[in-house]
Amino acid sequence: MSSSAVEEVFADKLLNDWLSGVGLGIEYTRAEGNELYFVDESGREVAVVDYVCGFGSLIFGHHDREIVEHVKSVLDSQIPVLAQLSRQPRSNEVAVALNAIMRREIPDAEHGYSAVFANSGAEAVEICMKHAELERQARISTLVDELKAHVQEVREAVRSGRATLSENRYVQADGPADDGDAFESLIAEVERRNSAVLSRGPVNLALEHAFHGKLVASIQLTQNPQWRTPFTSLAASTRFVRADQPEEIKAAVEDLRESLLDVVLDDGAVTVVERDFPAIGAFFVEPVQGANGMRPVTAAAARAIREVCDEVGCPLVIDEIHSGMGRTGAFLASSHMGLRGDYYTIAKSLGGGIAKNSVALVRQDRFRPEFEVIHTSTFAKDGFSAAIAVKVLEMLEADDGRVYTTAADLGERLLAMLNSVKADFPEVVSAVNGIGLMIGLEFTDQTSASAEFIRDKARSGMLGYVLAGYLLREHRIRVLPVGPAANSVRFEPSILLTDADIARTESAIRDVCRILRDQDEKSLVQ
Ligand SMILES: Cc1ncc(COP(=O)(O)O)c(C/N=C/c2cc(O)cc(-c3ccccn3)n2)c1O
Repeated sequence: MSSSAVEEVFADKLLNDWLSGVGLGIEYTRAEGNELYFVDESGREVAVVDYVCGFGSLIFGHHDREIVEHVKSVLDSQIPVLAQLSRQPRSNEVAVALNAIMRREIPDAEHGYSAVFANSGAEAVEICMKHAELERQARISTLVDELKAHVQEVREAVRSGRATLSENRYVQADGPADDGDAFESLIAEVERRNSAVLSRGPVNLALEHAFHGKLVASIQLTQNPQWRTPFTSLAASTRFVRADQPEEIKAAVEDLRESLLDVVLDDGAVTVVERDFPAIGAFFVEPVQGANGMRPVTAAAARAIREVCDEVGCPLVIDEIHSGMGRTGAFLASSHMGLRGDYYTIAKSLGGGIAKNSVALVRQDRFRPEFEVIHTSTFAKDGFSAAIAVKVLEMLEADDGRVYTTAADLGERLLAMLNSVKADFPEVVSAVNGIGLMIGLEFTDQTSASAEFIRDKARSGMLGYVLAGYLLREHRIRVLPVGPAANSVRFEPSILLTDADIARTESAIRDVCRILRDQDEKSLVQ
């Protein structure tokens, strides 16, 4: 039944009205390769070149034949799809394949990565948040045990007269005269202050314009205020820092620094010293920022971020959910800039365009094995998704990495075309960014445009969607804006994109640039 035959609407009412308002209210009826299809008023099937591709989830395109045939054979063989708490060797098969690829892309990597599977990207991000907290709690527990042992040692020294207690800022000057009582008063104050620090949760670090998902905890790592701020009371907070400002990152870490008070003996005198407390949970980084115009992190920023994590001792989580799986011309986009992670997240194309699948990879020497039991999800590690993941990873690595080369080559051609448009329309196109098949084009600010329709759409943050509606209507090309910067369009096609598609896209983008240059608002009104 097509949606037009449904009388009552219980889903997407607001969304569908909004989509129609910007010219994106299309019901696609078929998908194949790099194209989506809909049926027009005359009953004709119309092809649309798809540059959204599931927000970068379709490196092999829609319904890749090899994947579909594999899926059919898997289902015909009646593999156990849901057999939780039994031996599921295919999960380890996926993990083995992922580790082999990572060893190839991170040549001097000294460690393997333990895999924890989930159903969505945000879930993989939240697995990393939870595992980082296990690590942090273990560090805190070790520190607290040390402090307790020190208190006991000093207490015995005070009682045996081997230690003296000088006046200090933690005990009132007119406090108890007796050293023993004064010591206990000191300990009480130290423990009061320490318990205040111990009661606080972690603060995470992320880059400005970060996008790491929209679940309760991961939304706090996604900077877009409209999506994040209604829920700040529900989860750990994030300090957002600018990737290209290493000093700012160091200053943020310094500002977040916390310490616990430790009581020690210094040449027979009871002394209170500060001990670093692990206040930071983890540093989350997308190698290519999807919601920041597809801007890659620079190699210099990668080094600074790695240094900070090494100094703080917190895990560096490299979020490859959008940039991974070959999209940028390598399995890991982070391999381009030499960004080395302690944890990684992978999703989107891992499902082959058919299933939902994601995985969090934790460096084995940091992995806490109990996590396998304390974190579970009904559909995670299901046999169907795992069978597809094995196939997709095989396809990515086949023919000496032909897919990566294709993505890199196609991306260069697409980037060159868009940069040629930018060169010819400098007053309309402000930036073209990205690597491989993860590209964003930004239009110049139109909030002061002379044409009222264009000005109003820009001011309401809808211009990118209106331009996408125009490209769909007039050129049968599907794009969408990139993140909150709505005066932009994303290009994240499959490796099936053709030179003819690129040529057609050039003509379409030049048409849009002409409209903006000439403020030809009439063309944009549906
Ligand atoms: C780096 C990164 N980390 C975690 C996630 C979350 O993955 P899930 O969506 O699978 O939970 C994503 C998934 N990205 C989704 C995305 C990325 C994007 O740039 C825009 C939109 C989007 C989707 C719908 C409407 C508007 N915007 N969605 C990601 O790109």
